[in-house]
Amino acid sequence: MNTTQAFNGVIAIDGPSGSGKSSVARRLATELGAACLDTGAMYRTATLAVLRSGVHLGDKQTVIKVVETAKVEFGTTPADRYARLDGENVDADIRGDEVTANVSAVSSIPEVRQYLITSQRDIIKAAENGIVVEGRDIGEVVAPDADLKVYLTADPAERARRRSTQNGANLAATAADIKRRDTADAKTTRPHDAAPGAVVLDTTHLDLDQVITALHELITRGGTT
Ligand SMILES: Nc1ncnc2c1ncn2[C@@H]1O[C@H](COP(=O)(O)OP(=O)(O)OP(=O)(O)O)[C@@H](O)[C@H]1O
Ligand SMILES: Nc1ccn([C@H]2C[C@H](O)[C@@H](COP(=O)(O)O)O2)c(=O)n1
Repeated sequence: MNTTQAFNGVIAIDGPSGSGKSSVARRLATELGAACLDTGAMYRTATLAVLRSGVHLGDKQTVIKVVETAKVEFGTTPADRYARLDGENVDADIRGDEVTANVSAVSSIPEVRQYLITSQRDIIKAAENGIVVEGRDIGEVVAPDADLKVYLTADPAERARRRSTQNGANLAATAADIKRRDTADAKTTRPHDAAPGAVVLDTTHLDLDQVITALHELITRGGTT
């Protein structure tokens, strides 16, 4: 394991589904003594709030109202990340099939994005010991002035293999689901492109330790390739 580096800034990690953003962000934040923010969990919790409200997804104005009034909380300590809705821990529910199938529709609504982006910026501003933020639009939209921007990717077959190993799901179905979500998300964000100024890290042939080592080297060098 790497020794903790002195770090007090913002690291933006973007990339497509299953590229390793969450695992990498959590471990890097732990090693840096920083916070970490999973913005996908925020879109997922908003989606769960909408599904639980019973509102039709096509009723955009009501969907927006539900998202803006939902009582949500997000833990940003790497060892204690959580998402809460109305005081209830919803970590498992937000990663279930129903939320996964509907999250791209909710996250495509501009007002929902604007509301959550404002929350994300508030959380980043409040982080006192640095923060690693991961998602799809962090380096380009949420935190374009981040100290280090990384675009984490891996080829689709490898991303599907990792995801199906993680959750035991059928490999072909997992690959199809990843493709479907990347395609849907591409209408809103740019999961297939690096943000301007981002370092591209293709992890297809790297294990988690090697990715973390590469990121520590980037931090030491100030983000240059
Ligand atoms: N470099 C790597 N080598 C091998 N396995 C990895 C690597 N990076 C991540 N993984 C594994 O791949 C799986 C998916 O990773 P993770 O959930 O971090 O991806 P993600 O980009 O956050 O996905 P999503 O956007 O769908 O939430 C996890 O089981 C994780 O442990
Ligand atoms: N910054 C972000 C983060 C996430 N989303 C959307 C797109 C994803 O399909 C969904 C769930 O994210 P995941 O948990 O898979 O990382 O949320 C987004 O639009 N912008």
